[in-house]
Amino acid sequence: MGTSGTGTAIADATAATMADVAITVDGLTKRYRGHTAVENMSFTVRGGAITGIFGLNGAGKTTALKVISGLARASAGQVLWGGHDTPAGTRGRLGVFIEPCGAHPGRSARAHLRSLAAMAGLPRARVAEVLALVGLDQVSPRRVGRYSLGMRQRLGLAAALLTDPDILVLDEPMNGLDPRGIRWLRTLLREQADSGRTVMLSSHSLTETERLVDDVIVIHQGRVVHQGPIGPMTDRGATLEEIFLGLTDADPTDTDPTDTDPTDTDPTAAGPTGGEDA
Ligand SMILES: Nc1ncnc2c1ncn2[C@@H]1O[C@H](COP(=O)(O)OP(=O)(O)OP(=O)(O)O)[C@@H](O)[C@H]1O
Repeated sequence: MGTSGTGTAIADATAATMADVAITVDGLTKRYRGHTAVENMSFTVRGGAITGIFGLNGAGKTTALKVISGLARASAGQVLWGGHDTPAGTRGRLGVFIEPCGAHPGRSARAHLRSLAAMAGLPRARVAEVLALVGLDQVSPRRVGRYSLGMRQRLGLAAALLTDPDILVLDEPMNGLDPRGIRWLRTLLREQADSGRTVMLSSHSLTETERLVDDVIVIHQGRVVHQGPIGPMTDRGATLEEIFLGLTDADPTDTDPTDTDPTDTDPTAAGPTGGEDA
């Protein structure tokens, strides 16, 4: 490192900050035939961390995750992937679980994953690996139609993990899992983050996710009402559930009542305008 390095130091710091940010959501808006599901949403997702996105029914979680994953088009705003403005170069790095597993009920889990692996150019051995990873190896020849909800969740996770992605986007991954399954998933996702991968998930299970997430985004009526690390939120003795209920009881255009984090979304930051209704 040079000694005249104010500029270099700033450049290094900027590079480090950019490297830490896996996903940047900037002014994201999604309209469905005039109904605004997500409005001018801005936040960042740290690489190598687990970020939880929370909101009441209809708050816009799934819509936001769909746009972030490239499964739906934004009406306005943009999503940056590690600084890049299209997901094209990073698609192989992205594992998504949003819809219920998507497998035909008459097919076996193994056959379903083998066809996904073939489409992704992956060897069959990878299917065996992910089946073991999600605990479905013993039941993989069974038809998916005979799977329990928890087993279908595990299959959806297996599909998301197939490409060994750097970024996982998971909508309600704990749904249908029993307490042992939830503990298993927490361990799996923590291992993913500890190995440098980025995890973004939505959940209504605030008690279960409080012990899992590093960062929290709370959305209410399509808007971000809080974002920041979980530590300063719960260190004051309140539970995530209590904080969440307080945040989602208010008019979303009000100032964030927890207002302690300088990285909080700037409500004045306008995203690009225009776009089309879906
Ligand atoms: N394809 C669609 N067409 C029209 N409206 C939609 C569509 N998808 C979602 N919406 C609407 O957008 C809003 C946000 O829905 P979204 O599914 O994103 O919420 P959510 O936070 O995931 O809810 P939940 O917790 O109930 O799953 C809702 O009012 C919903 O009715």
